[in-house]
Amino acid sequence: MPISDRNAPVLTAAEMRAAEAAVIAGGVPEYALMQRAGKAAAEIIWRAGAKRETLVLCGPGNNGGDGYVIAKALRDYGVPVKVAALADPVTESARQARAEWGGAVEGFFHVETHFAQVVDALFGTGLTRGLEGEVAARLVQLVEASERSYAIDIPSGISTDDGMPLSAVPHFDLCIALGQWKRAHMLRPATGHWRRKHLCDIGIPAPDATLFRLERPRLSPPADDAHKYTRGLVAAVAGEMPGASALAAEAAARGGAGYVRLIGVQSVNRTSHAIVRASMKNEAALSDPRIRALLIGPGLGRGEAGAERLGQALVHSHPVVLDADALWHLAEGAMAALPENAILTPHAGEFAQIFANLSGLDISGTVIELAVTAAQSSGAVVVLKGPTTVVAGPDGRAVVADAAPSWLSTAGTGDVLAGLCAARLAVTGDPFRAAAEAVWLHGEAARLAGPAFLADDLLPYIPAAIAACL
Ligand SMILES: NC(=O)C1=CN([C@@H]2O[C@H](COP(=O)(O)OP(=O)(O)OC[C@H]3O[C@@H](n4cnc5c(N)ncnc54)[C@H](O)[C@@H]3O)[C@@H](O)[C@H]2O)[C@@H](O)CC1
Ligand SMILES: Nc1ncnc2c1ncn2[C@@H]1O[C@H](COP(=O)(O)OP(=O)(O)O)[C@@H](O)[C@H]1O
Ligand SMILES: [K+]
Repeated sequence: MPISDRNAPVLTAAEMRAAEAAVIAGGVPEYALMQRAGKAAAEIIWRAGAKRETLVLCGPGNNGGDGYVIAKALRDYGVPVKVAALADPVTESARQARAEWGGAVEGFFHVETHFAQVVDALFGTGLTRGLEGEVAARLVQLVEASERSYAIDIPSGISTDDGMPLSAVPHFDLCIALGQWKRAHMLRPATGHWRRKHLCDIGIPAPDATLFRLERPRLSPPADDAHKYTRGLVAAVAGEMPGASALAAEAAARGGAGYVRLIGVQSVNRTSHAIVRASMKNEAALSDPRIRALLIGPGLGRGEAGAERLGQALVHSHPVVLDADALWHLAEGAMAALPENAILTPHAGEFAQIFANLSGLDISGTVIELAVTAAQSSGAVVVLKGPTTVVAGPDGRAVVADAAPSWLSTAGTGDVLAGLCAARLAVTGDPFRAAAEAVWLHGEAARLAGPAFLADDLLPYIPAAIAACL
């Protein structure tokens, strides 16, 4: 079940084949799907490249079949087109598409090298191994010699399910995904092989997917009769480095919480006056039943004092966001104390530290498998942060965020994300939804902040990020 109807599914090659088979079983011939796919891709290429001379490279399978349909459609638009084939078609649909193209088909190695545009329809989701060395080298040569290049469905040589290149893969201007997003469209290093990507809807509904692309969430303003507690009270516990918890607390306040209480810090320069401070000695500040989300970890410290604070904070079983040093203590054995409705926000290093220590857990695969396995084994929502961030729930659902600006790779942005997770948890009461909303707001605030920002600079952009979701 998607978290919202805006979240498009992200499929494996097998899931894509099953989705296609279901449509074919429903009475739509495979060749009709190929026509839709090729025509949709050709329209995009024509819009981008107008009447530039185009070389379409066709492989033996249905990806090559798409290529012949594209070539014919471009010719119908009046574009000068040449086709070069690596091998003859081996599927019925591809043979039919080649027959309908009806024009000349040149040899892959013999066609001239310089074209304004190159379309790669050699291999798609049916790739089973890397391209032979000279084939890959020729593809790179043709693409690099062109002014514009398009990968049909997936760049040839990229493995659909993990985004890994199995042979040398060139860089394309546009990757045109067919039917549904596949995992490689979201995962590094594949995502570094195109400047832009576009999904063509060809009428293939997704099966019951468990992985979705993170899209802009829909948020609601506070209810007419809201007050600060109904909007959500976040309690943030500070530690050795109070600046980090202050950053997180302020992000929580701007992220939609009605009330943010920062516990265990005496003085922090430049923290908003709206954030209420309380002492760790004030028992009621932590046990307050109105707390809807507890946030602990940023700046907590890895020593005894930090461990003690974490223990004190978890006693009350509030829904919790655990980040940074709290995750470090978790890896040291505090996992069993996790309350329900917990969100863990590790980066790759913290992730390895926590989950490598859990015996019997197979942590291998892409960031998607890692996050899903960790969520299932811990019972918490896991936000595996990085250039591609994955939010996974214990029920096996996951969303993948593929488009956050790399300017986020600066100290303190994780604290801001933790604060946003706490705010959304307090507002929604749903840790999976909260984490997904927080990751999107974080990325959007970064987009709005522009280049070379400090983590603090994200804070004033959070309201604008929220405004984009109302
Ligand atoms: N799934 C769908 O809904 C649709 C898929 N279509 C297209 O069909 C593609 C998948 O088609 P196929 O399953 O026929 O697979 P491909 O066209 O990706 O390639 C499979 C063929 O290439 C061979 N092969 C695989 N790796 C090779 C290598 N490294 N060197 C040489 N030969 C290799 C295989 O033995 C097989 O013959 C999609 O990527 C998409 O472009 C579209 O035509 C229409 C709709
Ligand atoms: N190259 C990148 N592209 C996009 N987002 C990134 C990149 N590098 C880091 N981020 C994001 O920046 C944040 C960094 O968090 P973290 O590693 O905890 O830093 P800190 O502990 O300094 O706050 C995470 O949300 C992560 O997803
Ligand atoms: K391709």
